[in-house]
Amino acid sequence: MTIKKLVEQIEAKKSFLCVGLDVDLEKIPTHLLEEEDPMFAFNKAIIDSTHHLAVAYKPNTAFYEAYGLQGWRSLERTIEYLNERHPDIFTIADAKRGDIGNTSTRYAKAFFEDLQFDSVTVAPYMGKDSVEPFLAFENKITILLALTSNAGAFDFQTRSLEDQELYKQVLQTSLNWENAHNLMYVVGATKAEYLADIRAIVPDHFLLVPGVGAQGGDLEAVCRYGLNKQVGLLINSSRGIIYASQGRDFAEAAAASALSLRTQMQQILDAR
Ligand SMILES: O=c1ccn([C@@H]2O[C@H](COP(=O)(O)O)[C@@H](O)[C@H]2O)c(=O)[nH]1
Repeated sequence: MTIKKLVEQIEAKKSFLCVGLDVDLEKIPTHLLEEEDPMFAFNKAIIDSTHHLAVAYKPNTAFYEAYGLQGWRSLERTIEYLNERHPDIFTIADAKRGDIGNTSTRYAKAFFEDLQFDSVTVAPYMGKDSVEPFLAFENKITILLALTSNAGAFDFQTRSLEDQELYKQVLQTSLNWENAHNLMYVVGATKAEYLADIRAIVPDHFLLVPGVGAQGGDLEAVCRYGLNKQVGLLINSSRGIIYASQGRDFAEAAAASALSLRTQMQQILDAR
């Protein structure tokens, strides 16, 4: 999917919501455990009840890898379902990959060609030659971890190296890499106070922003400096939506939680 199509979706739905599909068999309603593929059954119900409110879905691959081959099959079914039913929706494999060049190429093939995701999250730590193999895929997006939502982000990312914080160097340096137009960046919603500085370096790129809901990030604070002229934000909520209820009404509760975020987004966009 192209960025242009993503922007069209955002305008049509007045939403920049990304629903995180972090499925945990210990948290899903017990009646679903009787299904042949409980993880897929759960995801399908969530997608069916929220697709009109969201422009993106983000399965975090850890939640599938934890269940071995069966989990990977559930991930495969989920992305196939999204691509067949909702080809206009942007898909993110939150896998946080990155390795030496030839290995990165294999990761990129796994997520872009085999699974047919629109994007994958990548760690910048190994540098240019570990990220460019992902960027070489045209119309596929590489989402680079810039300033993450967790407390450990302060261990390295905000530390200065040669008088500039590491996350700023990641942003600035990556703009010089080949096919930098295929980049987005992860910035945690819990780091909203950094967004003015971030936008000064990457005014036009999309930011994937996890951390609203369960991690306490504030949507309005993120939008204050995070929005750009084409919106430029994908706000992710995982647990806050998919586990809004752990009972039989989980899909309806997920829709209500997604609607509440979408309504706030609509108000913010209308007030611009
Ligand atoms: O900085 C980051 C990068 C990735 N994540 C991931 O996003 C979701 C957030 O889930 P919630 O339940 O909405 O807290 C999850 O998959 C994380 O691994 C992040 O939180 N922060």
